[in-house]
Amino acid sequence: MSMESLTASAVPCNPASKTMRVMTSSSTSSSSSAFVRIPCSSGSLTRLKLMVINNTERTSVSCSALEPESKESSSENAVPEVLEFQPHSNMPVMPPEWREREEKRKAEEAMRNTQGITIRRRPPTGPPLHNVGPFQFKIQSEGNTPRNILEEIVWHKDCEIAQMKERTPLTALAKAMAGVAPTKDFVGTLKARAAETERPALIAEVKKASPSRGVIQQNFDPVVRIAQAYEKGGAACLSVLTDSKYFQGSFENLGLIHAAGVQCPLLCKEFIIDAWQIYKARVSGADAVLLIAAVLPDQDLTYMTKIAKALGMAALIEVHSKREMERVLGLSGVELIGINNRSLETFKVDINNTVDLLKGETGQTIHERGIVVVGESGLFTPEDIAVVQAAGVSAVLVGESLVKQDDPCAAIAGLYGKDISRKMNNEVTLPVA
Ligand SMILES: O=P(O)(O)OC[C@@H](O)[C@@H](O)c1c[nH]c2ccccc12
Repeated sequence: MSMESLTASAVPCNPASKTMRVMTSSSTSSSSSAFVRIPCSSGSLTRLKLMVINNTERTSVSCSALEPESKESSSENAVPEVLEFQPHSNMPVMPPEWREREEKRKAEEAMRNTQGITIRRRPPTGPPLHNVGPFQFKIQSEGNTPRNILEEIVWHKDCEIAQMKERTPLTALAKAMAGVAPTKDFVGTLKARAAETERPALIAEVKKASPSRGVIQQNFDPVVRIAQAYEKGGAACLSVLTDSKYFQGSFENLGLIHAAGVQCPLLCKEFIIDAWQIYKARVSGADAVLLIAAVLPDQDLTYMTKIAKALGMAALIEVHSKREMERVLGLSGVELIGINNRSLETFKVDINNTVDLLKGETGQTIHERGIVVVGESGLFTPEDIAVVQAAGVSAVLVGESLVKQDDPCAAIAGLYGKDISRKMNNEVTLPVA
């Protein structure tokens, strides 16, 4: 077995690491692994698994951090794969561009923290790559591992948007805008339907799957079986999930529903972190977009609401906690707030979240300002609808309980405990935005 020594550069996410010499076994073969040990800042050792993936000129090495070594396992005998590790004193410097980016990211992170936003945005280029001689590798650390599903989705979205922008730049979207029909009044429709039915207006969601529930409906035909059935059943508006990786949705579904001539205004249900997505939503036929307060700082919420309005769309700003509700009420131009009963971080669902967040002064302020509130998630029965209606919502957003049933149209009557469909001779004329 040949032995080859490699020199690693500094590992910025581990301040204690220095240039190190790592000896790996059979590093000339195309796939081999070795364990190396590097000291943590605390002085204890962290064991890393180093995987040589391909031994060409740009060989990459994946490197995953194992738990810090316990006293028992730190003996050479317990970890025979550890071959050699030697820190040297000549620590290479972090490249200046990376340091600049890192500083910017830290400043943004600090600003988010002051607003209580726990969801971190990944630096635009992702976590640093480390070089070990001809090898490049990433070390998993607290800083580059998502802490919950929402953070994972948002980080993935960042990469996805970069690719989508490359295929369709903003200029192309702006051009395509000329060919799309005028938007419909999302908020006006909710108000009108709530007044008509004396029940919260329904935003019915076209949702095939979710990270918490897996696939909800195998027989998923977004246009005919679902969207058109929802409209027939009396939905005021529709929500169409466009995230593909976690919800198996698509912008194509949104476009198809729009093109099929569905009259209900459409909400583009997406994890928006970049203004490009708002343009994409509009071009795909959306009349409203979702902005999540747990993800977007105040500045972004305000800026993106303005963009949505400038494009003729409404912005549904989603909150989950009291803190987020307070932040959103501190912004101007807010017309539509969604209270999510499901935590996107833990998946815990509690319909009393809507009740709690509308209690007292908050509910009063919302009422006085004429803001339309939507109760979101976990609504299954007429009793659930009654609970959130009594709390003060004028609309509800429902996915799972409708989409999982074979007849989504009949499911609406079941959910409301009454027929809320528009009558046949009652021609639908929707307000135009
Ligand atoms: O399927 P439910 O429990 O009826 O929930 C619908 C809707 O509220 C939920 O899909 C949702 C609310 N906010 C979101 C944000 C992103 C993705 C999905 C959501």
